[in-house]
Amino acid sequence: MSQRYNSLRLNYNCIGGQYGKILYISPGLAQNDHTTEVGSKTVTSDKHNVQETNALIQEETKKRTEHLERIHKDTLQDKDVTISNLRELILEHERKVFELESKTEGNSKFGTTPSSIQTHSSPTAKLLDQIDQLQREKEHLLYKLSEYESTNSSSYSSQFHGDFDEAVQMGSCTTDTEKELMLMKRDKHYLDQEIKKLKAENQKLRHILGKCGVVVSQVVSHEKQNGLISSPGDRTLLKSVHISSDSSVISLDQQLLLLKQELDYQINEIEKSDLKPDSQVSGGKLTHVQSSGKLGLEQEVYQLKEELRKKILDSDIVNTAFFQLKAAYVSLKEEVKDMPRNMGMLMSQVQKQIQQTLAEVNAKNKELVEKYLREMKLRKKLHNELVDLKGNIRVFCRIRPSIKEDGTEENDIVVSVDSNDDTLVAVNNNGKTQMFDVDKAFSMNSSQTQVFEEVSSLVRSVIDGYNVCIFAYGQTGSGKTFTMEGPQSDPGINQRALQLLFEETKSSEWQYEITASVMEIYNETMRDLLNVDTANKLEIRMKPEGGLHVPGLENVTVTCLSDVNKLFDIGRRNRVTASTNMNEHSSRSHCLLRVTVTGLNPTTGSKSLGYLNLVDLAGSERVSKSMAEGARLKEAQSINKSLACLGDVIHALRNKHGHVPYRNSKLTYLLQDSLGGDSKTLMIVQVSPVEKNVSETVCTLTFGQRVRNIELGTATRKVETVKSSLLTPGRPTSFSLSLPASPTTSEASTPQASPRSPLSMSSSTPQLNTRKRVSSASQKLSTPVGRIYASSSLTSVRTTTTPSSSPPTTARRLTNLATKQEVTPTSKSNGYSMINKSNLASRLVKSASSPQNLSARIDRR
Ligand SMILES: Nc1ncnc2c1ncn2[C@@H]1O[C@H](COP(=O)(O)OP(=O)(O)OP(=O)(O)O)[C@@H](O)[C@H]1O
Repeated sequence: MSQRYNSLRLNYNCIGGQYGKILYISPGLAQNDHTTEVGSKTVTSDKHNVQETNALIQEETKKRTEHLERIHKDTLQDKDVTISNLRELILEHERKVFELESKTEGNSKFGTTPSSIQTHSSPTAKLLDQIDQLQREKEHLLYKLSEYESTNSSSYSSQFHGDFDEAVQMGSCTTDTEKELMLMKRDKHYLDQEIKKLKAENQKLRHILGKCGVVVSQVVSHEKQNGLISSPGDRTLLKSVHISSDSSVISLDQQLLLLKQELDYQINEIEKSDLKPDSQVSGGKLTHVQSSGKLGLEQEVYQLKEELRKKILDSDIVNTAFFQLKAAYVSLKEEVKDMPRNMGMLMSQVQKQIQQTLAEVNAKNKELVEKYLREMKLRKKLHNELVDLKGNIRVFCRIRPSIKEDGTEENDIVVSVDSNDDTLVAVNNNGKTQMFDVDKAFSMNSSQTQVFEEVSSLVRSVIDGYNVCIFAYGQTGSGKTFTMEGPQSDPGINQRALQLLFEETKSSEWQYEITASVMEIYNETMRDLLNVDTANKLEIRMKPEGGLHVPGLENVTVTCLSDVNKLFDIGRRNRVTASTNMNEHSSRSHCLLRVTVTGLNPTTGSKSLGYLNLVDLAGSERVSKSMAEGARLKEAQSINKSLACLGDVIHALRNKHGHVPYRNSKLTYLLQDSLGGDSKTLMIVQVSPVEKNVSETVCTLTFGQRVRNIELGTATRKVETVKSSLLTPGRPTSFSLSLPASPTTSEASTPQASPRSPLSMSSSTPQLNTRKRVSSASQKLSTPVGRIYASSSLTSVRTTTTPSSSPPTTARRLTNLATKQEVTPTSKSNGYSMINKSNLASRLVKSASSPQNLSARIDRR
C-alpha cells in the first residue's frame, strides 16, 4: 500500500517537476533561442532583420505555448487514469478487507456491495479521504492550469513585446554601428570595385601581353627571315634596346611598388577602422551581433586582401613581362621604322660595293680578255710558224648561208662556229654535236673581205717566191665558187689575190711580173679556159729539171684589175656549168687559176718566182640526191672519181706512204706540187649549214681534218741571186744570175744597195732589158692580153723563214737569213729539181748571153 502510494507520489513529482521545468526553462529557452536566432540574423540584417527576428520570436512562443498546452492535457489525462486506477485498487483492497473480516467474524456477508464497505471501514475512509484530497488537488491543479494558461499567454505576449521593444531599442542603439557598417560596406564595395578593376586591368594586360607576344614573335620571325638581327650591328642595336627596355621596366616597377604601397596603406586604414573598439555599441546582444558581423567582415577583408595580394603578385609578374615585351616591341618598332632608312643605306652601300666589284671584275676581265687575245694571237702565230715548219696543209672552213635550194627554215641550221673559239666547228648531227678542228672557221655571216684577210698573208708570200695553193673543197652547192670567184659585185679570193699582188708589187723596189692562166679539168680532160681551141689539148708534163708544167697553156700578163676581170670573164664563159638539183649554176669541172709572180731586184739582180694556184674544185655530189642523168651523171661520176683520188692521195700523204698515187687523176697530178711539194697549201672546206646536207657536211669536215694532219715539210722559196763575179762590166745586155759562192754566202754579204757596188750598177740593166723583151714578146701574141714566157731555171733555196708581208721586209729577212741557206747540188726534192748550181750558172750565163736563145726556149714552152 505504502509502495503504491510512493509510486503515486513519484508520478506526481514527476508531473510537477516536468511542469516546473517547463515553466522554468521556457523563458530561458525563449530568451536563449530568441538571442541566438536574433544574433544569427542580426549579423546580416539591419532594422528590418530585427523585425523579422521579433516575428520569429512570436512564432516560436506560439509554438511553445501550444506545446505546453499539449503537455498539460496529457498530464491531466494521466491523472485521470491514475485516479481511476486508484479507485480500482481501493475497491479491490476493500473487497479483500471484507473477505478477511468475514473470515474472522464468521459472518457471511459475502453478498454486500463495496459501497457498504466504504461506510464501514476506517482505512477505507482514510483512503477515500485521500482520494478526495487528490480530487481536490486535481481540481486545484486544473484551476491552476487554466490560470496558468491565461497568465502564461499574457506573460509571453508581454515578454515578446518586451523583447521586440528591446530589439527596437537595440536598433536605435545600433545606428552608429550601422553607419560604420555602411562605411565598411562602402569600403568593401570600393575594394570590390578596385579588385574588379584590377582584374579587368589584369585581363586587359594579359590580352595586350598576348598581342604583344604575337607581334613580337612576328617581328622577330620577320626580322630573322630578313636576316636583320643576324649582323653584329643589329646585335648591338638589340642590346641597346634591351638596356632601354630594362630601364623602362625598372621605372615601371617603381611605379607599381608605389601603387602597391598605396593599396597597402588603404587596406591598413580599413583594417584599423575594422579593429576600432566599439564603445558606442550598447547591449550584450548587439555587441555579440556586431562582433560576429565584424569577424565575418574581417574574414572577408582578409580574404580580399589575400586575393588582392595574389592579384598584385600576378599583375607584378604580368606587368614585368608586359613591360619587357612592350619595351622590346617599342624598340623593335623603332627599328622597323628605321629599317627602310637603314636598308636604303645598306642597299646603297651594297650597290656601291657591287659596282666597285663589277668595275674591278670588268677591268680584270678586260685585262684577261686582252691577255687571252694576246695569247691567242701568239698561239696562232706560233701555230702558224709550226705549221710553216712542219709544212702542214692549213684548213679553213666556211659555212655558207642558207639559200633557196636548201628550201628549209632557219631552225634547220645545224652547223655553227663555236662562239668562243673560231677554230671549232660544231655540227648537230641527229641530236649529237660533233666538233671539228680547223685552223679558222667562218660563220654564215662572214664576208668575202673577212675570208680574204685570213688568206692575204699566204698570197703575199707568193711575192717572196713561195708556191701557194688555195683550193676550195666541198659538196656541190656549198659555196666553193662563191668563195674563190665570187660575184662581180663581191669578188672572191681570186680577184682579191691579184689585186693584192698588184698593190704589193707596185710599191716595191723589186720589179715584178704577174701572169695568169686559167684551166679546167672536165671529165678528166684538161682545157685551157683562155684558149678554147679544142685542138689545143693540154697535158701535164714533168720539166726536165723537175717540176710540173702544162705545155701550151695560155699564160697572160696582167697588170691591173681590169686585165684580171677580162681574164675571168673569158674563163667564166668557157667553164662548164650546168643547172642541177643542188645548184643552179653548178660547176661541172675543177677550175685552176695559176698566177705566176716573177720578181727581179734591179739593184742586186736577184730574182724570185712564186706560184699562186687557186683551185675551185667541182663539188662532190650524191647522184641519188642530185638526180643527175646523162651528161650530168657522167660529170658527177668523173668529179667524184677525181675527188676520191684526192682522198687517196691525202690518205697516202697522211700515213707517209712510200707511193703517193698522184697520177690516178688529172686533178691530183696537177696538184702534186701543191700537195706533196714545197708549197704552202690551204684548203677551204665549204659546208652547207642545213640539216638535209648534214652527212655531206660531216664527210667534208672529216676530210678536212685528215688533210690538216698532212705534213708537207717546210715550204721553200725560189730565189736566185746574182753572182757578182759573173757580171761583166761593159756588157749591158747580158742577163746573168749568180749563185752564192759558197753555201754560207748570203744576201747580207752582198752590198745590194751600195752605190759603190758594181753589182747594183751592172745587174739592173740586163734585167730590165729582159723584162722589156718579155713584154715585147708577149705583145707579139695574138691572145687578148698577150702571152708571157716566164719560165726560167731557178735554184731552189730552202729556208726556215716565214714569209714577210712586204718586199722590203722580205728582202731584209732574206739578207738576214741568207746564212741559213742550204743548197742541194743535185737531186729532186719535193717536186722541185735542185739543180747543180755551177751547171745552172753556166746555163744561165749562156742563156743570158743569147737573148734570142732564151726567147726561143720560152717560146717552145
Ligand atoms: N658566202 C655566201 N654568201 C652568199 N651566197 C653564197 C655564199 N656561198 C654560196 N652562196 C650561194 O650558194 C649558191 C651555191 O654556191 P656555189 O655555186 O659557189 O657552190 P659550189 O660549191 O661552187 O657548187 P658546185 O660545186 O656545184 O659548183 C650560189 O647561189 C651562191 O651565190
